[in-house]
Amino acid sequence: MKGRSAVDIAAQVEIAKESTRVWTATQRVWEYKTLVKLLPDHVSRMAMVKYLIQNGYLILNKPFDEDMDCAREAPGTSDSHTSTTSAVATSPVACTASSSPQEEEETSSETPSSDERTRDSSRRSHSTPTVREAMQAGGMYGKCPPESKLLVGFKDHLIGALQVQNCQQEVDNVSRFLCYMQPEGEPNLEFLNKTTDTMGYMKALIQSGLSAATILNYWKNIIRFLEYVKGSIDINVDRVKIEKYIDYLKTMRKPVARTHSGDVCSTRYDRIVDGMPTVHECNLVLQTGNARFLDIYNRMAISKTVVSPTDKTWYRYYCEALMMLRHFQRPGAVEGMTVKEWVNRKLTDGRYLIGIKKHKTGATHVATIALTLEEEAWYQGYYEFIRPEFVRGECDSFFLSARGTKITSGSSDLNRLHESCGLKHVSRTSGQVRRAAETLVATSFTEKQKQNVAAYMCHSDLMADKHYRMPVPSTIVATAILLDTLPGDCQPPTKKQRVDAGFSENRIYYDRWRKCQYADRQEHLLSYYTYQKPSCGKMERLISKEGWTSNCPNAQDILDMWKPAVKYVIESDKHILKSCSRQKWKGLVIKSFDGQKGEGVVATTNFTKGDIVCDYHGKVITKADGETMMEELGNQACYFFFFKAGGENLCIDAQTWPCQCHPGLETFGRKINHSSKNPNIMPLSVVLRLDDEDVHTILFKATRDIKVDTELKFNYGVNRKSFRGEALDLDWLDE
Ligand SMILES: C[S@@+](CC[C@H](N)C(=O)[O-])C[C@H]1O[C@@H](n2cnc3c(N)ncnc32)[C@H](O)[C@@H]1O
Repeated sequence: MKGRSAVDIAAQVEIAKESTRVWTATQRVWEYKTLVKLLPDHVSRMAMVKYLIQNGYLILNKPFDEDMDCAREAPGTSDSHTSTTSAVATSPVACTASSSPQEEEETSSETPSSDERTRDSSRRSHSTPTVREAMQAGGMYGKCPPESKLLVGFKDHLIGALQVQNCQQEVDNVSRFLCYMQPEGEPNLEFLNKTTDTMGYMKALIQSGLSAATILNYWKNIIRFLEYVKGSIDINVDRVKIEKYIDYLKTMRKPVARTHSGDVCSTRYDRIVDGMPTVHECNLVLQTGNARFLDIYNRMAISKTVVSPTDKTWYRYYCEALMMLRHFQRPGAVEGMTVKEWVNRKLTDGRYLIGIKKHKTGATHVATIALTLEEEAWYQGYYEFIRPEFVRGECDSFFLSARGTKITSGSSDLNRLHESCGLKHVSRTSGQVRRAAETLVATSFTEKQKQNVAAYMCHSDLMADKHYRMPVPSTIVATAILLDTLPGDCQPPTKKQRVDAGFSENRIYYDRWRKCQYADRQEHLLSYYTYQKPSCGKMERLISKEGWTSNCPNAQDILDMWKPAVKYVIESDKHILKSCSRQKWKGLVIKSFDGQKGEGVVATTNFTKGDIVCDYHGKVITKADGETMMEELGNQACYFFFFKAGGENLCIDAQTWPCQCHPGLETFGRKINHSSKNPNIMPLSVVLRLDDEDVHTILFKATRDIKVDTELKFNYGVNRKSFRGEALDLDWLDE
């Protein structure tokens, strides 16, 4: 401007000011989408966004601030990735944010490694917030809309064709991949042409700090998705191209697989160097807590004295720990065991065998434990004296929390047990004892024995494929006995320990049996007098009629125990009406017995004399119709209840099962067995208003107090001479 006039200079200054105003107003503002187009590589784009912001630029619709923080925290990432292919970006608009990958990872049933140890450590590393944030920043956090055709089809394929019920994690992983490759619109298969971007995706996963195991899992899911696409007749795609792409993915994952093997090796190395706890060390808590455990058992089950709530919960922890540390079960099996499974335990070759269907592992077989007779008595102690006090609703789990719900974490309970035994610093997990046992098994057992151990420990399907054969009960018991030989101090207590803990030498089972017999005899005598208290003389005569020579109850004791039956106004009792209408009765379970007896009904809670226990559910028909149906059945077991009500001869047909009103539900009444000598319930005929209808109903009322684990029985009212002598061969009618 040298030599120009002052007016010219002033005019130029005005032009420059205006230009700056326009530039500031328009050129300092960037739309994030434009950056996505110009810089498809996520990490580079984030670095650019950071740079622009630092220099005073405005970026509209940029990702969340926390993502930007992550980009700032990831040094050296801006120049590590470049891509020259078509736009791939993550738009927060097109993708739905998922829950944290860590949470989902924990529910995943699919993992790339059969090695549980690696899996655990990968989850831990995955759970750090930095990983999650880095995934967000790297654009791997978004997901495609779940209703997308490709995703819906893939999910149906997993559930329908491959029978993977728990597949949401896998679908989500694929969804994240598709969203990364194509952030906007309905996902399609365009990514098959974008191998460079695919490489970018792998790099971004690595940059996020995910473990090699987790990255391999992503890759496995994507390959399975592509295989679904390749085989789908509804999707029009070049199948050769898919195959090439899959080959490319497989090549790309090789270095990650190598890293993964390295991770596994270094974990194993650490274990060798640092030492692995032995079975004995893992069992330390059982040894330390043994005296207290036996003391509680003794007070509760033998002396029948009061036990504090704290002791009761502690006793439960110990029982859970026995399953994990002595029987090498996963916490999932402890959490999943039900009352039905407990009452259906079978005595096989001197051990009690329990099968657990729900054990939270991917394995398809039943978890089994074979308890020694002593352990069975301990568990029965829990079941009989502790569990009933915690029962609130209809929860059928064997181990109940103080709130009456299913226990949520066997591992936490194990930690608490360690803590209460002063062993917090050497707290051991179920995984550690399993590993310690496996290591010993590997060195000292035969191949066949190893297979049986794999089955006993309920390995994942991956391991089970290698080792599992459907075990027969005697093999399970033999395996449990074999596992007892592993070094470790968790053997049943010695005679001295038992005596020190208050048990009488070796007579524990005999004493227990005699106590049960005495209690049964008392109950039996009481059941003769439901409403009226008898005189002492009457009771003495009744006792002498029984002809018992020893363990004979005292008449006065029985009279002291007598109490009148609870009186209900049954017809207006909401609980009874609801239970009849829904066919949901609390405190009962169906148990299968040995021999011809078949199934029966057993109490899982204590009932008081006079309680209504359940009904005999079925369709009310006439006596004549019932008899005709019965004749047609010949010698088969019948499920009819004949009765008289209001001058009518009626019958409840429970033969036609399941009933129309409760399809798929097993009802209790029809499963109750007969006893003429020792019944504990009796039928009552009432008319109840059920679902706006008056219905003739048979209810069963307790004729005496019924303890947990007692079978319900009523007198069928027939004997061997009934039916014109046709029942002469039915021995069970004499019972
Ligand atoms: C109404 S069903 C009872 C449920 C039956 N146990 C089941 O498994 O379905 C009657 C049949 O059970 C069997 N049963 C009933 N009481 C029994 C007893 N005390 N001992 C052995 N079997 C009995 C007889 O076979 C009878 O025909």
